[in-house]
Amino acid sequence: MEKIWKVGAVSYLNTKPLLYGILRSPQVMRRLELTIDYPSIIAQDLVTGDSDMGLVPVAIIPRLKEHHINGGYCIGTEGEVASVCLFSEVPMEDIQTVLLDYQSRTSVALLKVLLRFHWKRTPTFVNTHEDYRSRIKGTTAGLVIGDRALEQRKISPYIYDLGAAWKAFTGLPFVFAAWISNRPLDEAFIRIFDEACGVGFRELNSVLAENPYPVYDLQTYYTRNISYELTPKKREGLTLFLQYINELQGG
Ligand SMILES: C=C(O[C@@H]1C=C(C(=O)O)C=C[C@H]1O)C(=O)O
Repeated sequence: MEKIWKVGAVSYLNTKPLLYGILRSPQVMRRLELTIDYPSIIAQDLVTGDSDMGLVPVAIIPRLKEHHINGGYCIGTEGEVASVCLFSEVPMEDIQTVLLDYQSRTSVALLKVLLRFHWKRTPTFVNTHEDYRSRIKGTTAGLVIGDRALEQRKISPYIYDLGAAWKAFTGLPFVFAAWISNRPLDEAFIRIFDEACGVGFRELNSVLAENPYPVYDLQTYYTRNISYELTPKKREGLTLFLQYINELQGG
């Protein structure tokens, strides 16, 4: 009997090209039980063992007893990511308070790293639990990720792109999320899963046709903002980011 793996994927538009081929592959679909939700939930399931693998925020790697990064795809960027930004009505030097996105794990940690080591600012952080975007006002800025960030671009006058800031700070690309498992999955499954992840990029026009989105040009988003290939340089960026997280925690 082949094992059925519990897999979690992110519900945002950035994951559609990866899911396109997975959802169309009967071979892959019969080997998995798929959950689709926002990143902090996908992360929680992997940490508690309620899932075996997820497209999880890389910031939770230190919380896993065991972790394996699977396949050749990730949610990353080589610079401007567009959908992970600090949004504000005032410029960086006047920001007093920052609302943190409850749906995120990686970007919250990335923002803290950049504020401390790159921008050298010490605002007060406030956690959120539900929609908080209407509270981005005056000297209170907000970190927003995913599709809601693409919407927020039309609202906030000051937009600090965290992918671009990481590139300016380190010269490296960045990985937000990767297919991470908390146990080794069988190689045959990972092979067909990884192949399925690649299909959407060869059929990008179909992915675009399936996801009409007047708010932001998804062709640009999928080809110039998000960078999906897990390259050696991205792994370098990931290793450095995990070192900074450790430093933040006084490790
Ligand atoms: C680029 C993005 O990457 C996401 C950011 C994540 C995080 O901050 O924890 C997790 C998963 C990714 O989907 C985005 O969603 O905008």
